[in-house]
Amino acid sequence: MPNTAVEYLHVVAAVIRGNDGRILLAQRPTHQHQGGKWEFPGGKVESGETPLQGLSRELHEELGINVQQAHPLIKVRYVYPERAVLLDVWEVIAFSGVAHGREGQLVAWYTAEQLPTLEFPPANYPIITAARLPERCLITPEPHNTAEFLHQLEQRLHAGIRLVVFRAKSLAADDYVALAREVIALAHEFEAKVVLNSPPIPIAEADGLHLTSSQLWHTPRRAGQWLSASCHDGRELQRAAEIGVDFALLSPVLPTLSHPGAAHLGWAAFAAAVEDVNFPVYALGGMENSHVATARLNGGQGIAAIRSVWDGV
Ligand SMILES: Nc1nc2c([nH]c(=O)n2[C@@H]2O[C@H](COP(=O)(O)OP(=O)(O)OP(=O)(O)O)[C@@H](O)[C@H]2O)c(=O)[nH]1
Ligand SMILES: [Mg+2]
Repeated sequence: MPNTAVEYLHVVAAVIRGNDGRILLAQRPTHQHQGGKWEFPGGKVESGETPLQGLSRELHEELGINVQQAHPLIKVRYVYPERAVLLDVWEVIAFSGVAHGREGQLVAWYTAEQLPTLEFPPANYPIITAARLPERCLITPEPHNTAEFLHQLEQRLHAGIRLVVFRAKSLAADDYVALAREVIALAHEFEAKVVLNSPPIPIAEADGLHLTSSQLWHTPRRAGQWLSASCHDGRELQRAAEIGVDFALLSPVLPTLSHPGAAHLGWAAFAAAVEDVNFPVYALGGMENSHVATARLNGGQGIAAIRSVWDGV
């Protein structure tokens, strides 16, 4: 939860994507705060500027590029001993000009998967996660027929799905493990990630472990893999923050076909809950592909869905 007694310096920074999907980083000059480390280019918002105006100015000053298309990616609050920063991070998907270090700083393009190997300021960990995560997350429907399930999954991967929560409550433990291994192998052919919802045993090849909201209260962290969680309100999101999840799904944001009359959060409550945590959050519940932009405008990483992502890509 943001510390309201602290005054956060508003900093805008950019995950700049080139045509090949790589990300442009700059090295902070040694005399600066957190000098020598890699950064997402950007700087302090000046008074009277909107965040996007500040970002456009900073990227022109530092890199000589003009922002043409950008959208919010994540906000991270971090308290350094000497200052507190609100890192307001945008994804820049179109720009003009050739990026170069106009202030003498080293700049370089890296793939998202290379980012965890580089040294960044300590505030940047959630930004790296957000940069590695796609805007849509597929939660698998119950697998009734294994061959058909894998065929459907392959089609979704061909259509661009890069994050899968494998959930199969109806399977016995052995069957879950066997199918999970096939799901992971298939997804990895597409460089997609698989997080496992309630695996009966740890599976080393998985990319992460996904906790149900009740598991939030007693499950320890598994080193080396992502930890994600399903949350239903701000309190559960706070708990997920306490145990150090890498990302979360927050639901139900909109009414769902499966629970038509049930209470839902709505976008305003989604945005308020997301504002209070420092990790990527997907909107879940009643999501269609067309909601990606709305989710992002409300501070989310994107959307998570079973039906619309499985049936509708
Ligand atoms: N631009 C940028 N700043 C970051 C990142 N991570 C991070 O903790 N910061 C912190 O955000 C603060 C402001 O960034 P900045 O030094 O780029 O600000 P600026 O461009 O206006 O620089 P200036 O003060 O030299 O004019 C610094 O304390 C810096 O350490 C990051 O990835 N990118
Ligand atoms: Mg700067």
